[in-house]
Amino acid sequence: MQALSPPPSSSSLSSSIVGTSRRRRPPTGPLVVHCIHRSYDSVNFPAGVVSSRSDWQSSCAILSSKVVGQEQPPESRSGGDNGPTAAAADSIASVNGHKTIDLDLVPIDKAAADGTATVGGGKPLTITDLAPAPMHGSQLRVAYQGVPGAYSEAAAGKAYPKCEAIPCDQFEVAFQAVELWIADRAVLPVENSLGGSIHRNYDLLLRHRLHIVGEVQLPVHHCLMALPGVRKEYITRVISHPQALAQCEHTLTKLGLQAAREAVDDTAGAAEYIAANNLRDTAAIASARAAELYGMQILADGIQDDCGNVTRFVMLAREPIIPRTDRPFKTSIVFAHDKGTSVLFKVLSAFAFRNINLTKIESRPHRNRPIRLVDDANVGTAKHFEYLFYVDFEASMAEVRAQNALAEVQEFASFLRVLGSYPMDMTPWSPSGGD
Ligand SMILES: O=C(O)C(=O)C[C@]1(C(=O)O)C=C[C@@H](O)C=C1
Repeated sequence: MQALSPPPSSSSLSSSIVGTSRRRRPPTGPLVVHCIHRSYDSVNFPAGVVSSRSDWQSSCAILSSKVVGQEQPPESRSGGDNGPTAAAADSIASVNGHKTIDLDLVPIDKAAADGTATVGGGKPLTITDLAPAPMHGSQLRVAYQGVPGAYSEAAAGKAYPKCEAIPCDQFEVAFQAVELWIADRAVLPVENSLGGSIHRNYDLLLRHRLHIVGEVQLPVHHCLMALPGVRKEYITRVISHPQALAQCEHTLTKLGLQAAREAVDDTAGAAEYIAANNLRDTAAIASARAAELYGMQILADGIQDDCGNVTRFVMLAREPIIPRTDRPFKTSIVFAHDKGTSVLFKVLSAFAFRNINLTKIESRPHRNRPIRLVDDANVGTAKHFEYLFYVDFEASMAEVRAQNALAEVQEFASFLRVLGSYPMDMTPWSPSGGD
């Protein structure tokens, strides 16, 4: 992939430009924030089955409290919410039972497609829109990064079929939309089967205080598209989200396109940008729905390098859900260790001894303490990089074996946070139809 830079923008691709053209949402009600006063002292993880919402929430708070002091000043935390709203309660049911097999796309109205609607419509939220949240109805509101037609919007529709999807111009804004009660959930892509992890989103998970309450795995079927009448030979650049470009790299080469690749914020935004600027030398990689919404013609269908092209999204909420044992659950944690990678195997053996499968391990720089110096008078100073480890494992925090494993991890860890314990996406396999 060549050096990627966003195209000069006069449309909603760039957050600053979007910000100037957006209408602010009028506040119609007070911002409700319940402060939770937590102790920041070290507290032991409780042994035994977590039996109630309050037990589980306090377990999360206890584990979180170890990290708060190190990762974030307490005053910068979001207010938190003590009790679920009616919408949150509704959505617990829908997360726990997300049985949707077909992608149930979120309908958007014409105004949204035209880009004239605001919240819930076509234009993404920007940081300047984040005024205190008005009260809203019982429909679940799900914030995602991108514009209508983005895969994240489809993921929101798969997780919460009747939701109102709220486009945001940045992931950070989607998080804040939930923290400020503008949205009830945020949907966040974390990894793709071809492109790998979306590292920045792991960092955001730690920086914010939201809980993972569900996951969806979305088959991603990419199309190459251009304005009607434009032929492949005229294309000098292909623009899309960097993940989408990476997922189609080999196919683009096979198609014989002599085109530079350029990264933009989201796939559907790429299509919208071409349409808005009448670019006849540029193609986008995006969904068929994006082609339809922005009047693009599909030049090639199913251009992902492998039909097993799946992106995993997590859903985030202000409150954790109560973990259960009556269906497969996954738990996501993040921890750091004083001795870094050298004792990682000991930490991970806490899961192995209990036959708990790990489905994912990711390391990220420990930005608060990036280097550990190990001095040896004879040979000098070793400089080890410090990491945070993100682990997903297949067990519910309602299971004693998972609680015991975490109690053991905590003994080794300098901090440990449970990001969430949530139902696994068990949707039957349906490949995305590439070659
Ligand atoms: O740009 C989009 O449409 C997105 O929803 C983002 C995103 C990603 O971040 O990976 C989601 C799914 C695909 O893997 C490509 C892009």
